[in-house]
Amino acid sequence: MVQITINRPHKRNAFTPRTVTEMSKCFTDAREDPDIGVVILTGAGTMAFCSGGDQSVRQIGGYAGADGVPRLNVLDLQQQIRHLPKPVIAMVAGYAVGGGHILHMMCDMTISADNGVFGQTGPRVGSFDAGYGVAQMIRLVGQKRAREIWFMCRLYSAEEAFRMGLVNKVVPLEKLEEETLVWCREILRNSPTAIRVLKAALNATEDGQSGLWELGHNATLLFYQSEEGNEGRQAFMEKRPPNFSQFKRWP
Ligand SMILES: CC(C)(COP(=O)(O)OP(=O)(O)OC[C@H]1O[C@@H](n2cnc3c(N)ncnc32)[C@H](O)[C@@H]1OP(=O)(O)O)[C@@H](O)C(=O)NCCC(=O)NCCSC(=O)CCC(=O)c1ccccc1C(=O)O
Repeated sequence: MVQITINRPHKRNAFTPRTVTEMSKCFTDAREDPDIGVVILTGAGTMAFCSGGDQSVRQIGGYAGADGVPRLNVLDLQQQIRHLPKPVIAMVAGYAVGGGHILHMMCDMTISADNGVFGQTGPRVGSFDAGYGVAQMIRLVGQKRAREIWFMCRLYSAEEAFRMGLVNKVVPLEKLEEETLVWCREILRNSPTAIRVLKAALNATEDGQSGLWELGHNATLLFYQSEEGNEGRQAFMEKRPPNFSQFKRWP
């Protein structure tokens, strides 16, 4: 397993375009490394998981980094987490608000400390996420609650978030890491391919063509590991017709 930590505790782990770019690189590394089976996403310190976009670098058109170009690159990161073929667990202590709340919702599971605080603040600061921020929330908490969360910008305790289905488990702050590692190890005991295909299938029920794309990727990956798949390649390389008649047509 690997842990990715948003390390801006002085800003309650608000993200800038650079933070997001660095996080994206970490997720790519986690994906590419065949020895990594689970990713933990968390924030530095105990005050916040993430407080969303850094409002001090927000400009007309998005959030600007050193190059001055406004970006909304956290939206790409959301997709990266959703389609990462390995489970991502949000380990939340303190605030998970605004874009930070959406990041935890994009993770496959969320373990929260008892000091966790959850909610959307966008409409208060002139922002909204009409993509996953709405779609994913509706799936987790239902239409009425989603409207309450977005329209009112209230903040909810970890226990309230648990009851709403936003959080899988609430533990005392001092037990947060220990409990998260227990969950990771339980996942890691299971078949990596089964977990991978299940994540794709759970996504696919809601993702339309991009869900099929993800399931299709898994089907090809499995087929490439089969003798039948290899027969086609082998025959081409040996300049002979493929012999697919040797393979059974299972019911
Ligand atoms: C998180 C708080 C409730 C914590 O309150 P508290 O513990 O009292 O601490 P503070 O004293 O307020 O904060 C300490 C320190 O941190 C600075 N800070 C905190 N949050 C941010 C932030 N988001 N941006 C910039 N700076 C922040 C704060 O100013 C203090 O600094 P000092 O120098 O000491 O003064 C509270 O801090 C709070 O409410 N924070 C703001 C939460 C918020 O509104 N976040 C933005 C929501 S909008 C968003 O995230 C959009 C993101 C995005 O890119 C996007 C774009 C398009 C579509 C979708 C998205 C998406 O949402 O993903």
